[in-house]
Formats: sequence, C-alpha cells, structure tokens
Amino acid sequence: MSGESVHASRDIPGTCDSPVPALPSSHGDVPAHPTDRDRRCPFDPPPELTALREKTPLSRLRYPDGHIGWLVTGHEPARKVLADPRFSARSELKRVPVLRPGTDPFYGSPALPGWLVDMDAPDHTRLRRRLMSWFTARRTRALTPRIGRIVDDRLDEMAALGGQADLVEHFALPVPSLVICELLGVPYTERADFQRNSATLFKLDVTAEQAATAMAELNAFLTELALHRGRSPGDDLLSALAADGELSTAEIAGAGALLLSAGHETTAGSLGLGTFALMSHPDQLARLTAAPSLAANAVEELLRYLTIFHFGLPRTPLEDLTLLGHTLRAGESVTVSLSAANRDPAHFEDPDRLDITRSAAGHLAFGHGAHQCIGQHLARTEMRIAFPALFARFPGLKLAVPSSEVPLGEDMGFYGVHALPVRW
Ligand code: HEM
Repeated sequence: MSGESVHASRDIPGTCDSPVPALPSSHGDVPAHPTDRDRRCPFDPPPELTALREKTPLSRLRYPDGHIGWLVTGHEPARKVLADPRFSARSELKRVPVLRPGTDPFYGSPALPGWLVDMDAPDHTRLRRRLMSWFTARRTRALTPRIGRIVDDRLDEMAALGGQADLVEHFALPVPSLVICELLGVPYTERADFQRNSATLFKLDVTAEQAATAMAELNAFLTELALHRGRSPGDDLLSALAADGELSTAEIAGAGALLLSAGHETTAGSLGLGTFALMSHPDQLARLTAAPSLAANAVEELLRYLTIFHFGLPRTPLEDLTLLGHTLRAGESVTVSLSAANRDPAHFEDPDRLDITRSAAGHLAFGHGAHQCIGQHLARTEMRIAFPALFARFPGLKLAVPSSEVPLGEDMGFYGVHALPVRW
C-alpha cells in the first residue's frame, strides 16, 4: 500500500474506529507483520496487529524473505522475552527485519564496534557500563536548566517566524539534536550531514547500499571527532571515553554514532507525533495546559500510546525453549512488537484511549531488560520540559493543514511525523 493511499484513507484523529479486518495472510495461515502502512489512524497500530494479539499473544510470523519465525504481541510474554538472556540480540543471528523489503546490511554479520543494540553479554555489558553513568536519572536531572534554555531559545526562534511554522524543523528536531550534540561533544553546525545519514539509516525503503554508505559516513565523522577529542578534550562524553582508554577508537566512534542518531531521531519523533496527538485530543491537551505538573505522567502515557519503535525488537533464541506452551527453536527469528504490547488490555485498562492522567507504568516504549534504552531519562526530561513550554508559549497552537495532510513517518524505523505545520 502506498503512503499516498494511507493518507487519503486515514481517519480524522480521535475518530479512528475502523472495523477490525480479517487477519492478513501472505501464504497459508502464517500472516506477515502488519506494517505501519496498514494503519487506519495515525496514532493506533494497524488493526491487524491488534487482531493478532487478540487471537494469541505469540503467533507465527512470515518475514519479508519468506522465512517463518515468531511475533510476540502480548505484554507479559514481551517482557519475558526481553528479560531472558537465552534470547540473543546479536546481529549475526538476525535475518531479514520484519518490515524491510530487502536485505539489511547490518543483519547476518557481527555487530559494528560500539553498536550495542546488536551485542550480547559480556561485550554488551562491558560497553554499556562505560556509557551508563552519563545517562542516569540524576545526571540527566542536572541537565534540566540547560535543556530548558535550549527549549526556550527554539520557541523564541519559532515565535519570530510570525504565525506559522513547521514544528518538526523548528522545535521537535533541533531540541534533541542540540541536547545530544552538547552531551557527546559533537558540533551542532555539522547537523545537516548527521541528520541526513541518521534518517537514511532508519528509513525502511532504502537499499542496503544506501544504508551502508550512511553508516560509513556517520562512522567516519565520529572516528575523526573521537580522535580529535582525544587530542584536545572537552567536557563531554566522547572526550571522557577517549581519556578513559578502556574502549578502542572504533568502539567510541560506533557508540557515538548510535547515541547521536538514536538520541535525536527518536525524541524528535516523540515530540512531533506527541504534539500532533495532543492537538488531536483537545480534552487531554486542556488537562495538560491547566495542570503542567501532569507533564511527567502525560509523557509516559504518550510514550505508551504512540510507541514510536513500531517495527518491534528482533531477538533469536540461543537454545530451544518453551514460551506460552510453544517450542521456539534455537536460531528462529522472534520479533517483539512493542506497539501491540503497549496496547494489551491484559495490562492496560482501555488501552486504545489516550488518558494523560492514567498510570502507564510498565509500558515498553523504551524496551525492557539488558538493552532497555540508555537515553530514556534524557528523552523523558526533554519531553517533560518541551510539551508544557510549547503550549504555554503558544496557547492557541493549531494544525495549519488538515490532519489528513500531516506527512507520517510510516516509511521510518522510528515512527513520527516528517513535518507538522502549525499556526498560532
Ligand atoms: C522517546 C525517545 C526514545 C525511545 C522511544 C527509545 C526507544 C528505545 C528502545 C525501544 C530501545 C531498545 C532496543 C532493543 O532492545 O533492541 C532503545 C535502546 C537504545 N536507545 Fe533509545 N529511545 C529513545 C531515546 C533515546 C535517546 C535520547 C538516546 C541517546 C541518548 C537513546 C539511545 C539508545 C541506545 C544507545 C540504545 C541501545 C541500548 C542497548 O542496546 O543496551 N535512545 N531505545
């Protein structure tokens, strides 16, 4: 299905009650993963995914290259799989991703140095330990005043544009980009190249060659920077890693590339899509603006409700094991759908309703277990500051186009909006 037809058929936000269609079936009884291009509503996972979860929290799944593996859609089994060290995250064990039509240059071969999402213990633990101290809740809280100033500066810049702007270009993308640049020690002036390369990496329909080129460019940039910070250190993460001498330059560059790309794309997606969701649910927005102290709760609920990591997390059993009465064989592909798990009625009451006052505790938007998002506290802090500040500065913020014309990031590994034209 093309993006165009999705835009044309998508319902007005807040009224996305499409009937659940019959389960998709590519061959025989084994369905393919319902993709984001099957969404009926910009904020809800495809109804086919919900239907799969309602049928069983663990189903067979046909991957784009035709091989058959497993899809976990229930909240409880999703947590179990992600917490179980018998499920590997190593890239050389992964086959084709669930949504990419072609091959993936990063699957089927060893992890790139520093690329910790694709590693298992003990390498993963060694590397993660070196990075964790920079992303603790305490350290992130200390960044609050600086993030507040970055947010205010961007809002000033937006206000100076008159009465209309693209919120992604002027707010949702620059805020996390500036924050992660400062933390890592990456010059923000270099953003055009790293933002383009990161976007290519996370795009679903690029060729393997395009993705590999983007990765090589990003890596070369970070390698040069890591060497430079080794010679002339600053007060930043890359300098600290270079001075500490525990990681190789290749590992520092790889971890830097991962942090830089994950650190801005994801939060930008959450800020852009989150603003769209709030504006489309005026009752929820009114609650937030009336009580900005709800921001922390609202952020958790938006993370749950929107689950921008929409393609799921890939894992591979290292041995035969049993889950929900099924035998999963060593080497089989398993995908954990965070979108489906975060809408599981067995864990969240009335899960398809956005309610910024509910407890969204236990949501899996940041994953779970050994690979749970390193940047979660940073992302939370940025969002908790950004949403109330945005709506306080522009109390009459509105979409400047019909909601059906907002370009959705359904072609991206992280869901979001490519642009959000707003006026005030
Ligand atoms: C709303 C924003 C974000 C969301 C929804 C998100 C989501 C996730 C998820 C689901 C994972 C788990 C991947 C897996 O298990 O395979 C993850 C891992 C990761 N995230 Fe985030 N993330 C966000 C923001 C950030 C930020 C701001 C940074 C950087 C500072 C970051 C850096 C990372 C890194 C380095 C990992 C890999 C951790 C590991 O493998 O041990 N993320 N993220």
